Amino acid sequence: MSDNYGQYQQTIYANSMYGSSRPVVTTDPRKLEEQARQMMDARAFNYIAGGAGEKSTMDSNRLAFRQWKLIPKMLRISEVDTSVELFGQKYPHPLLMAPIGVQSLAHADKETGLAEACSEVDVPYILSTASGSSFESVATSSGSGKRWYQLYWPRDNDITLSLLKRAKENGFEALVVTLDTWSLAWRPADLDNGYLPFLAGVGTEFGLTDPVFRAKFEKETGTKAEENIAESSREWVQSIFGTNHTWEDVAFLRKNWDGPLILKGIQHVEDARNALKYGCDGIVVSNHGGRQLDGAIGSLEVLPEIVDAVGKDLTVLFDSGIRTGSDIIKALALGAKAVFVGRPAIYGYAINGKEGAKAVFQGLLADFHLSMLIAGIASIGECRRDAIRRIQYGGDLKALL
Ligand SMILES: Cc1cc2nc3c(=O)[nH]c(=O)nc-3n(C[C@H](O)[C@H](O)[C@H](O)COP(=O)(O)O)c2cc1C
Ligand SMILES: O=C(O)C(=O)c1ccccc1
Repeated sequence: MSDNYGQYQQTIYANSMYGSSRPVVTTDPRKLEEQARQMMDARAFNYIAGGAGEKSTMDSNRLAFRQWKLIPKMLRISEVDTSVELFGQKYPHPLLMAPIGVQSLAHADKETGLAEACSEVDVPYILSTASGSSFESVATSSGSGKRWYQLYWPRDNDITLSLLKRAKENGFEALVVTLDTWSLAWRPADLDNGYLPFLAGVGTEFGLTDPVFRAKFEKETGTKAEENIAESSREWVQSIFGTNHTWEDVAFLRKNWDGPLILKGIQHVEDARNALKYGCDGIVVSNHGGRQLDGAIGSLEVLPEIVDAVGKDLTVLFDSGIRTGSDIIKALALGAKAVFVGRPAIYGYAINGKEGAKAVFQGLLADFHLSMLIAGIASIGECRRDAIRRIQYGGDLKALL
């Protein structure tokens, strides 16, 4: 399937017209969230769909995409090559699953189910530290699929080293260190619902399976982590959030991780330069899907200046607001080498489990493939700034959403 996205829409039409099966998961990116909402527990849905403050940064993410327009070219190509090289490895398309914690909120198969879905559609899976499945089980379900690991960076270096060791041993090839969520933002929907998954013991099993954390906990309290889940979960959360690392500490990660080291949550050119200075291989230009700093600039807005500053030396990746094939082209044209998609995949997973998540990836990849064809862009290398133009709209920008 992965290399046959040109045919994917034909399959959908044929299944509907000659068979009787319509797509279970809507193919319309604007209807996906609502379809998921109808099927989900309200608090879990609000946690996933929610953002910080007034959600103004979520709006800014989408508005930024709306203000860039593609300029198609005709009579040029008949096929596209969507493959891309990242950190010396070839990937079939420039799309990865964003690291998302607490996937049990979407489906009972948790991270292992989504990792399996990703592997089946050749989308690399990035495992979050805020997971309810261990490295070991995700590695098994991901199988020969590509997988990276996202670190919420513990205060304690011994725990960090243990996580890095387990990531390496289990075939997680690249390390994504998320910097923008060291403290959780003001999230009104969850505050009003009185709902934080971690406090309900969701998404902490990952830490509770860590041998170094377990030994420390046992020494401090005289009880095993699993004998006192409430206390050990609280301890784990405190050990990975509210941390006070500095740029100098990045040297510790560099010294102890020999694969690609990528910092996630970069929005400022100065930070992009720091990532280079402290020996990283890549960055993810991201504002956490508008879940952290409300009022922050749209992630796509800062992409060009960051690419101009460090794009020759660092692999610049992008997320926050990717919803369509054209969005992927726009981010690549502005210099990203690949993008992550977050909420849409989780909505598909909530609607129809593994098959639902696969349908979202397949739809997005088919849309990307078709949009490349119709735009006359033959390869990722041809996604350049001359393929797009910024439009200055007057009036009420919100009308564009
Ligand atoms: C429910 C939820 C949980 C998330 N958990 C994490 C996480 O554990 N680690 C992380 O680096 N980013 C996390 N993110 C942020 C995503 O990796 C990504 O930056 C964001 O979802 C991209 O925006 P999009 O949802 O608009 O595609 C989370 C996002 C959501 C929606
Ligand atoms: O909700 C998030 O955005 C996030 O990054 C997170 C943080 C802690 C637990 C689960 C997800």
